[in-house]
Amino acid sequence: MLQLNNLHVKYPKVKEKALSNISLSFNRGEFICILGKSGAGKSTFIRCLNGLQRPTSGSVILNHQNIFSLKETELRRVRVEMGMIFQHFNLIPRLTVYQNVLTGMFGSRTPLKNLLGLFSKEEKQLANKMIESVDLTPHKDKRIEELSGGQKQRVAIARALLQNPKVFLGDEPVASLDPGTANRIFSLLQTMHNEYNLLTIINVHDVILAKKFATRIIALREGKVIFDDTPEYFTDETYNEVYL
Ligand SMILES: Nc1ncnc2c1ncn2[C@@H]1O[C@H](COP(=O)(O)OP(=O)(O)OP(=O)(O)O)[C@@H](O)[C@H]1O
Repeated sequence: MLQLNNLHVKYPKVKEKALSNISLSFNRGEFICILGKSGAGKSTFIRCLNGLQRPTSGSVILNHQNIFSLKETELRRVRVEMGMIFQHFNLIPRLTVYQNVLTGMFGSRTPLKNLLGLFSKEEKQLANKMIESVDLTPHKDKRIEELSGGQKQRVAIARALLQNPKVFLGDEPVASLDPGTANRIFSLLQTMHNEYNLLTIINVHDVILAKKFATRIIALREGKVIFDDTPEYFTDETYNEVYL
């Protein structure tokens, strides 16, 4: 459902390419973890998938369409099919959990409805259901700034899922969390992944988490794919090739 063809990314004034000749295809139901040391190109890679980063050359095909040949309005529509969570959550701190989750619907509504904050009964029910499914109902009316990091990431997950995506992307979503919380967030992501039959692609620094949850691991080094296989083939030797 998602295919990358000969993707190259070169940032201005940087000699080396951030990504070189990436050709990969991904299917619904895959839970993919992207590994690689700092600067390997993981964030650039994830950002290319939903059009946040335009490649220097190559294409990203989602459902038979190259997302980079779309007009901005069409690209926005395609982005609704891709939920994304981030290391620093990207929530609105002064708004409540409920209000933040509702913003997940913005992409599929008219700008006027968004501006006026008009939500139907069904939309409100859906937001409540999503808050319930990430176990945050008791915190629904709290402001984001009153929550822990793990709770904030659960709000971000609920918000991303409310847009009913087919692809779920994560750019280091557990990098600011302690190991126990990170594990619980990955468990939640796995539950949601299975429930909504998503294609999930997540950058992570923690090899143990990747081996525990991924159905496929892709490792980058200096912008190139050096490993692409199931977790059992990610050996100590692979670890050394990726990180040392
Ligand atoms: N906006 C930018 N302008 C210039 N160079 C950039 C930009 N963003 C990333 N780079 C460079 O591109 C390369 C890949 O960066 P990227 O952030 O994709 O790596 P990463 O694997 O996600 O790293 P980290 O794990 O530290 O977040 C690095 O050399 C980085 O310095």
